[in-house]
Amino acid sequence: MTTVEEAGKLILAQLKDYGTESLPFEQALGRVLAEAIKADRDLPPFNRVTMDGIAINYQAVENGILTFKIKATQAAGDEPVAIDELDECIEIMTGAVIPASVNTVIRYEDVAIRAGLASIHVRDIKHGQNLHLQGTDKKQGAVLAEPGLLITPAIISLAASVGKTHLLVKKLPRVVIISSGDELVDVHETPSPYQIRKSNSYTVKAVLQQHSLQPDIIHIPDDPAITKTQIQQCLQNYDVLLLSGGISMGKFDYIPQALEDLQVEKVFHKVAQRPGKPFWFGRYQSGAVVFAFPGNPVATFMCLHRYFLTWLRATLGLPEQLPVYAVLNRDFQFQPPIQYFLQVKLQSNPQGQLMASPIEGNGSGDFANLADTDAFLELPAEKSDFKKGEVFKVLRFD
Ligand SMILES: Nc1nc2c(c(=O)[nH]1)N[C@H]1C(S)=C(S)[C@@H](COP(=O)(O)OP(=O)(O)OC[C@H]3O[C@@H](n4cnc5c(N)ncnc54)[C@H](O)[C@@H]3O)O[C@H]1N2
Ligand code: MOO
Ligand SMILES: [Mg+2]
Repeated sequence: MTTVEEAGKLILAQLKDYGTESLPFEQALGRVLAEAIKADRDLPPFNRVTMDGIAINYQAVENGILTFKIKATQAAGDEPVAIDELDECIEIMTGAVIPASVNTVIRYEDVAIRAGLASIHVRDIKHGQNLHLQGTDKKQGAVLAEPGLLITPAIISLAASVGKTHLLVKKLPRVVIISSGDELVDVHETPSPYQIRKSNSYTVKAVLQQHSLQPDIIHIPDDPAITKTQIQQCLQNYDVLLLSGGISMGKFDYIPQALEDLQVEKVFHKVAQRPGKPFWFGRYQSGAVVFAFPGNPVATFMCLHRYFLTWLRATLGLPEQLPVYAVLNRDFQFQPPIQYFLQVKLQSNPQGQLMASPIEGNGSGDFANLADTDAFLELPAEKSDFKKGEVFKVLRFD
C-alpha cells in the first residue's frame, strides 16, 4: 500500500501553473504575489519628525540658547516653514517634514511653553534627535516585496504606501466539492431517522475559503450513471475535484469505477494511514487533479489538510511550511503498521514546549470532537508504542 510519504510525493508531482491575474489591492489578501512591489520614492520620502514638540537648530544649544521664540506651527502634511534666527523655533508635529533651517526636535514633555516662548528644561539634547531620515528604510526603486510571497496585511500596507492600486497575483485553480450518498440530506432539511445531513462539503468549503478559494458544491446520488455524467462535467469545468465519500468497498461506492471509466489516471488508491485509508488520487488528461477523500468526516478533514493544502501551496509556488513538533502528553498505543494521525489539543508549557494531549474519540466518524481538536500528531507507521515525552510532527489546521 502507498505510504503517507509516497502519497505526498506523488501528489506534489502533479503541479500546474494557473497563470496570473490583476486584482484591486484590497482584494488581494491571502493570494500569492506575482510581481515585485517596489518603492516609488524613498522610504521615508522626506526627513520626517518622530515626536510632537519644537524644532530648533542645534547650533543654538551649542551657543547656550535654551529659550526660543515660537515662529510658527507646522502640522504633518504642511509645507516646511523656516526660522530666520537661532533663537527661533517651530512647533512641529509627528510626521511633518523637518524644515532645512532646523535639525533637532525636542518633545513637548521636555519644554515649557508660555507667552509665545518655548524653554527647554532638559540637558541631554543630541544633534538630529527625533528624526527619521529620508531613505533610511528603503531607497526609491528598492524591492519591498518579492514575487511569490503570500499577501498578508503587511503586504497590503506596502502596496497602499507605494500607490499600487492593483496587484498581479497567481490565479487560483477552479475547485468543485462533490459529496455523494443517498443517506445525505441538505442542511435545511430534516433527516429521517436513518439519514444524516451533509456536513463534509461545508467543512471542505470553509477550509478552502480560509485559503481564498471559492469552490462550487455539488451532490451526487448513489447512481452509477449519474455519478459518471456528473463527474465528467466537473472534469471539463474545473481544475480540481475534491470528492468525499463513495470510494471504499461498499456496494454503493461508485466513485473509483466512474473515475476509471472516465479515464482519470489513478495515481494511487489507499494509503497506509488512519484515518483516510481509502483515499484515491488521480489525474485527468486535461491536467485536472482528483482528490477523492474517504467519506468519514475526520478522514476527509485530515486528508484535506495533509494532502490538498500541501498541493495547493506548492502549485501556487509557496514554500513548504516549516515543520512544527510537539511533545506527546501521555502514553498512546496504536498497533496496525500504518501511520496514525492522532487528534490532539495543543498547549505551550512554561518551558516553551508545545504539549499535545490526545483527544478521546470514536474513530473517523466522530466529527463532534473535531471542535476540540487543534491538530493531528503524526505517529509513524514503524512504531506501535508511543511514550509520554516523545516528540512527533504536528499537522496543524492553519
Ligand atoms: N469493508 C470495508 N469497509 C470500509 C473500509 C474498508 O477498508 N473496508 N474502510 C472504512 C473507512 S476507513 C472509511 S473512511 C470509509 C470510507 O467510506 P467511503 O469513502 O466509501 O464513504 P461513504 O461510504 O460514502 O461514507 C462513509 C461515512 O461517511 C459519511 N459521509 C459521507 N459523505 C458525507 C458528507 N458529505 N457529510 C457527512 N457525512 C458523510 C457517510 O454517511 C458514512 O457514514 O469506509 C469504511 N468502510
Ligand atoms: O480510515 Mo477511515 O478514514 O478510518 O474512517
Ligand atoms: Mg463507503
